[in-house]
Amino acid sequence: MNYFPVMLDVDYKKVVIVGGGHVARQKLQALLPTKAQITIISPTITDEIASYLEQGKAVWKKKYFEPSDLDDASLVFAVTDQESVNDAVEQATQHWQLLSRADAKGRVDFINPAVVRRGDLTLTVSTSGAHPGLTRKLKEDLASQFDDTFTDYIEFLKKARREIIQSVQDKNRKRDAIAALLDSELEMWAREKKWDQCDAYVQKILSGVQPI
Ligand SMILES: C[C@@]1(CC(=O)O)C2=NC(=C\c3[nH]c(c(CCC(=O)O)c3CC(=O)O)Cc3[nH]c(c(CC(=O)O)c3CCC(=O)O)/C=C3\N/C(=C\2)[C@@H](CCC(=O)O)[C@]3(C)CC(=O)O)/[C@H]1CCC(=O)O
Ligand SMILES: NC(=O)c1ccc[n+]([C@@H]2O[C@H](COP(=O)([O-])OP(=O)(O)OC[C@H]3O[C@@H](n4cnc5c(N)ncnc54)[C@H](O)[C@@H]3O)[C@@H](O)[C@H]2O)c1
Repeated sequence: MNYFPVMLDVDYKKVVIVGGGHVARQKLQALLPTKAQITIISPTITDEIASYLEQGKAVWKKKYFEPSDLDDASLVFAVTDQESVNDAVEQATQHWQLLSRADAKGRVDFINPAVVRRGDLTLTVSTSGAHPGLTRKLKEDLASQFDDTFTDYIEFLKKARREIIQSVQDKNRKRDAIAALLDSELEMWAREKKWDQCDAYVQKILSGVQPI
């Protein structure tokens, strides 16, 4: 299956998770970095979901699923352990609402990749459903390859690129200056938080001097 990968902005959109088990917890955790308005529909929830509710991360409706639970939802997760309930969720999902079924049956508008976040750097993995266990393994490989130092690095690159865009008018110089930010020594300095060296490098780029 050739899925089309996108990065969705779900801030302030209503997201409904039907089911309150371990898979619901996984989907909830994946949504936490966003500002989605999350509602969980389920007669039971796990302790971990309960602790997220206490922190105000989602709203829980303690009940069995009914079609009206999906009103105004942009994204719908059918993640109960009952195929018939997931079928009922699918039936109730309007054509304009995007549906994900954890049992990978019936209508599948999207599947969920594994995600590694390092600030603005988002690494995702999917096997298109072929083997989710491999997806998880590759996620762990990526997480160790791209450690936490990438959070600072991407933040530095973002600011430096903005600075160049604002202060360099000439198109070619701007392109070259932005490309120069990908220097491997600069990457090392940023990941080691050697900000003085990083800033000096950017200033040299901005003044039109070859940095090294
Ligand atoms: C990435 C991740 C994100 C997330 O869950 O949000 C995710 N599955 C994860 C882990 C995982 N899932 C399962 C195992 C046990 C090993 C195994 O069975 O293989 C493990 C491994 C583990 O937990 O270690 C069981 C499983 N998963 C699906 C089925 C149904 C089926 O295949 O028929 C069954 C059998 C259920 C049963 O036996 O009844 C289906 C889907 N799981 C997907 C996503 C979508 C495709 C992902 C892809 O492209 O590869 C898809 C299609 C739909 C969806 O849920 O979006 C998350 C990574 C965790 C992380 O980030 O660490
Ligand atoms: N995508 C994945 O990563 C993945 C991984 C494992 C399992 N699965 C699939 O997801 C399903 C759920 O797995 P789980 O481990 O979360 O199961 P679980 O048993 O931990 O949780 C199921 C949840 O569904 C709720 N539920 C049952 N009937 C309901 C109803 N009528 N309305 C609302 N909620 C209802 C239960 O109260 C419970 O909270 C599995 O059956 C399997 O098909 C997917």
